[in-house]
Amino acid sequence: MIDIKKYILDVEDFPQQGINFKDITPILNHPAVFQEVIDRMAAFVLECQADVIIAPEARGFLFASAIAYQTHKKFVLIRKPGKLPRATHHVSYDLEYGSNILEMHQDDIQANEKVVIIDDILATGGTIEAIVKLVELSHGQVVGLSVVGDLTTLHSPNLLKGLSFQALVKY
Ligand SMILES: O=P(O)(O)OC[C@H]1O[C@H](OP(=O)(O)OP(=O)(O)O)[C@H](O)[C@@H]1O
Ligand SMILES: Nc1ncnc2[nH]cnc12
Repeated sequence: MIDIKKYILDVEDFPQQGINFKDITPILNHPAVFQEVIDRMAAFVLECQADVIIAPEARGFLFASAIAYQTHKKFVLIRKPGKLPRATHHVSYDLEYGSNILEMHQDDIQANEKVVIIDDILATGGTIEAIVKLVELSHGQVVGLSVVGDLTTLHSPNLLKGLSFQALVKY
């Protein structure tokens, strides 16, 4: 098994003073590493028996679209404001270095569909909480969360209550 941590670089004081940024781009620069990451995350999605994969822009898309292709699952986009063309649900949230709004098309998830969230980094969990709210507005059910890297000290363990969870690398 590849040591994926070696392909996530620490960048101090980016994008703001005091933030230790986890740069996942080396994973993408190494095809065998990217392939292993996608294979492991895809296996988790299948175990969850999810109907839908959902991911936030931009870095979440890098992983989620490859996983959706591999697993033959429906893929739903979570975007920053003003990017989705049809009627959206929207939720405000805070993340490790700022705050924003996330949007999802209102009709992209049907009631009772089982959803797995995919992202690159879990930090404070603000992004994940916002996505859970968006899915609930469409009466879907978040059953799992898979991330490449988990900054375990930055979020409450309660965030993961009731969810199947996969993190390929823990800090
Ligand atoms: O757990 P949190 O504190 O919410 O932070 C995690 C989120 O922050 C990053 O996204 P960002 O909003 O920086 O967007 P990007 O992928 O477009 O760089 C990362 O890709 C996660 O989605
Ligand atoms: N420290 C961090 N590194 C990379 N992405 C992040 N998103 C939120 N916090 C982050």
